[in-house]
Amino acid sequence: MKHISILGSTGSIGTQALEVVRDNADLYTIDALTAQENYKLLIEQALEFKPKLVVIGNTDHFDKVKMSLPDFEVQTGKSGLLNAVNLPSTTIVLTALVGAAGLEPTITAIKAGKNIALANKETLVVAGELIMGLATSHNVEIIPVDSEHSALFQCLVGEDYNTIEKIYLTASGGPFLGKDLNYLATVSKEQALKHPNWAMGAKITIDSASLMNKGLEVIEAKWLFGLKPEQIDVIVHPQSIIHSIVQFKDGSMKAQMGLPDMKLPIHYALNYPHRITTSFPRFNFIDFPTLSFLKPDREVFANLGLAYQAMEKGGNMPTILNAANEVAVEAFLKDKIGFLEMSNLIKKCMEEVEFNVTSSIENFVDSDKKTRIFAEKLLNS
Ligand SMILES: NC(=O)C1=CN([C@@H]2O[C@H](COP(=O)(O)OP(=O)(O)OC[C@H]3O[C@@H](n4cnc5c(N)ncnc54)[C@H](OP(=O)(O)O)[C@@H]3O)[C@@H](O)[C@H]2O)C=CC1
Ligand SMILES: CC(=O)[C@@H](O)[C@H](O)COP(=O)(O)O
Ligand SMILES: [Mn+2]
Repeated sequence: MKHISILGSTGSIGTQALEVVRDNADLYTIDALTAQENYKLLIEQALEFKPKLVVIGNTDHFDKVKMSLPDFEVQTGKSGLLNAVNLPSTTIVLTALVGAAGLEPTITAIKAGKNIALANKETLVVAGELIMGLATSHNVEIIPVDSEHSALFQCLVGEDYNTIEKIYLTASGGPFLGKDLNYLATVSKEQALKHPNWAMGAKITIDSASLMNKGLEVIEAKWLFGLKPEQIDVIVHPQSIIHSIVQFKDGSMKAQMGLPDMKLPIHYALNYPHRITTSFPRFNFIDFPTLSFLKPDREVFANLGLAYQAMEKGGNMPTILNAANEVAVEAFLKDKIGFLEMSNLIKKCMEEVEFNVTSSIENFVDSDKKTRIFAEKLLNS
């Protein structure tokens, strides 16, 4: 029986993870559930899955949650989140919360010896070296949930990572595939929120539309698989059937494919190293007579290039990239800036926020904070 703590249980990944748990009650039990704002859904989830600990991030909602769940341990704030990854019985923590907020609970979980099913890619973008180092020293597995990285991880089972020549991360291209800069200058958030293949939370959906999601995934892949920047390539594959590809030094290539359904990588991460039977819909070749591939347009989608630059520069540059992007996406979702202004804001932060190479948690937290302050200043000027 796997004892799971889910950080971000009310989100897209969190709710799909709970579907998986609901369908496999003999395999999984829930230790902790956490949410930030959506206390109503959190209460429903707690009543159904009966966790040992329920955490509502926003302290304003604490009384409502506690009153509805008198027989449960309910906590709030950052300390609640850190306690949710630290229960003695928990064997695996699913990090399904969004943004750099995932960093500190992930570090706490690793230090407590918990395996990590990692959906929260921003944690590896912000502090990949630190996280992977901690995982090794605490003998903890980081199992990717992100579909592309789960694909690569699956292709690499039983392989020596030193035999990787390169990897191809597939990108759907998002809702604006093939569009030019003039078109992007006028797009609305409603258009950007219509992902062609995946139903996801708002932040990652905007990232997919701007190709920042692929940029973050390039950095995520670097840390997960110990790759050099030149070993990581992106190929646009609009059908999202091939989830990513490993090319080995002997020229052989392995790909993992299937219908776009996050329940599969969630299930895989929770069960690894085992595979179990599922009833998820199966891929049918006849439904997809054409699988196509294109080069990403880096002129139109500047974010991909910015992410490569940040990865190549190293130090706190990916932290700056990520924080600036979080501010930019939030501003775009609030109609404060246009779609193309997101890349401009990120570029400016990368040019202006102080660069350094210190690989400490304090430095990453400080760089994240400084970038947000600078980005907000730019937005207000
Ligand atoms: N959705 C997908 O298919 C995929 C997602 N991912 C990654 O998984 C992560 C989650 O994505 P997704 O599920 O789409 O996101 P959602 O926005 O749907 O869900 C986010 C969850 O995190 C909680 N949350 C939000 N902000 C905070 C915070 N500051 N502190 C603590 N908890 C917080 C939310 O609570 P509340 O609901 O109460 O606000 C919610 O439970 C992201 O890092 C994303 O990049 C990766 C691959 C695919
Ligand atoms: C489901 C998943 O893993 C997302 O990260 C997905 O990859 C987004 O699609 P894009 O390829 O459009 O970024
Ligand atoms: Mn992905």
